[in-house]
Amino acid sequence: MKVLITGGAGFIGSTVATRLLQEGDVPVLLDDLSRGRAEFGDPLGDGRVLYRGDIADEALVERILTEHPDIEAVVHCAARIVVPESVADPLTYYRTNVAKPLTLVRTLLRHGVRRFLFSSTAALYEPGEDFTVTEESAPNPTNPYARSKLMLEQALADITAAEPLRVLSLRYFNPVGADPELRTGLQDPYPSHALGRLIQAHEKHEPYVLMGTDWPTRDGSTVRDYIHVWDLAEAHAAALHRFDAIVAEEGPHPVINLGTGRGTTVRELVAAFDEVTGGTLEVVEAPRREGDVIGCYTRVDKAERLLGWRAAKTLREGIADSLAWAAKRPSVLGE
Ligand SMILES: NC(=O)c1ccc[n+]([C@@H]2O[C@H](COP(=O)([O-])OP(=O)(O)OC[C@H]3O[C@@H](n4cnc5c(N)ncnc54)[C@H](O)[C@@H]3O)[C@@H](O)[C@H]2O)c1
Ligand SMILES: O=c1ccn([C@@H]2O[C@H](COP(=O)(O)OP(=O)(O)O[C@H]3O[C@H](CO)[C@@H](O)[C@H](O)[C@H]3O)[C@@H](O)[C@H]2O)c(=O)[nH]1
Repeated sequence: MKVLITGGAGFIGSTVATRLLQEGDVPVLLDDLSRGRAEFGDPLGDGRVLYRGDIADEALVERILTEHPDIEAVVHCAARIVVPESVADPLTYYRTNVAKPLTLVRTLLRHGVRRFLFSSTAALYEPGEDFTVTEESAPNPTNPYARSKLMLEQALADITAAEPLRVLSLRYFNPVGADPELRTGLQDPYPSHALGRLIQAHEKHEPYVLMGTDWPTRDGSTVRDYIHVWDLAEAHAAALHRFDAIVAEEGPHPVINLGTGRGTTVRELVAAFDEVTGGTLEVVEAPRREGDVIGCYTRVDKAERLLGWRAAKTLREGIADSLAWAAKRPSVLGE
């Protein structure tokens, strides 16, 4: 299957491309390189093709679809993804994450492309009492980034009712790790998320700042569902290959959570990190991060039933692959 991946030069899109190539599919990438890296495109030399440009550039998307008339599906990863940035600049977030994808969808419909996989987020959930969520849990996004993702899901659902478009919204939990062969990974050397900060503390021999120790959880720190990005990419391959069967069974806009089904607290993440490195990070306790949430993990029944997939890699593998990528990243990105 030939698949257009928007945001295909970013962390998740590039990993999905690699996984699809491994499964015999052909990825065509579209990325404006605002955050993505050209090194995650054609230089990998494995057959992926990168077009540089904006998803809302109708002439460019028309050209891609004309040059690749056999594109059968789109994986839509392109977005702005940083929560605090979305609070400071909501206009850019709603334009990039809602308005531009709608222009893209219009162009796709004109060309008869009807299968659309949407990278949505677990950040839109309000967790239940026991921290678990299902696809039926009530959304309650608390920042412009998460709201923009929910808005696009809702717009796409409306569009599927009126047009031949079919959409699978995949709500990702917290991706960690890298392509195990280290061709791609996170572009940012020191991302602000929990594992990024752990790696930074480890490399710089600095203490790790644990933000929030008074949450009503088993150890006072927040809970997340950390999923290896290679497992996440495998779920995309399964979703593409089963797409028609899934919409035949579920309707034109199914939603599927992609997580491991396991909740991990920040303290547990630190302990797993120490196990992998064989060291003991110094931890400094600090107040809650502004706007933080207690967090959740997902039930995996629906993903298992519809995709025939479940996450296989452990958190320790995710941590080890993130560390290995952090060491290799500068040489891959020519820095
Ligand atoms: N990483 C996470 O923690 C996480 C969690 C849940 C959901 N997601 C979703 O997964 C998707 C991919 O995230 P990621 O972590 O790979 O982020 P990323 O920033 O690495 O990738 C996004 C890519 O989109 C590109 N892009 C942005 N605007 C564009 C535009 N207008 N036209 C063309 N390309 C554009 C960027 O250059 C970048 O390469 C996003 O939609 C994000 O919301 C990510
Ligand atoms: O140095 C740090 C960094 C984080 N945390 C805590 O670790 C937890 C997890 O934080 P993080 O890794 O940033 O995960 P999320 O808060 O779930 O946010 C990430 O995951 C979301 C959904 O998966 C994305 O939407 C966000 O953009 C991305 O930052 C939070 O309680 C943080 O307060 C610390 O204690 N110290």
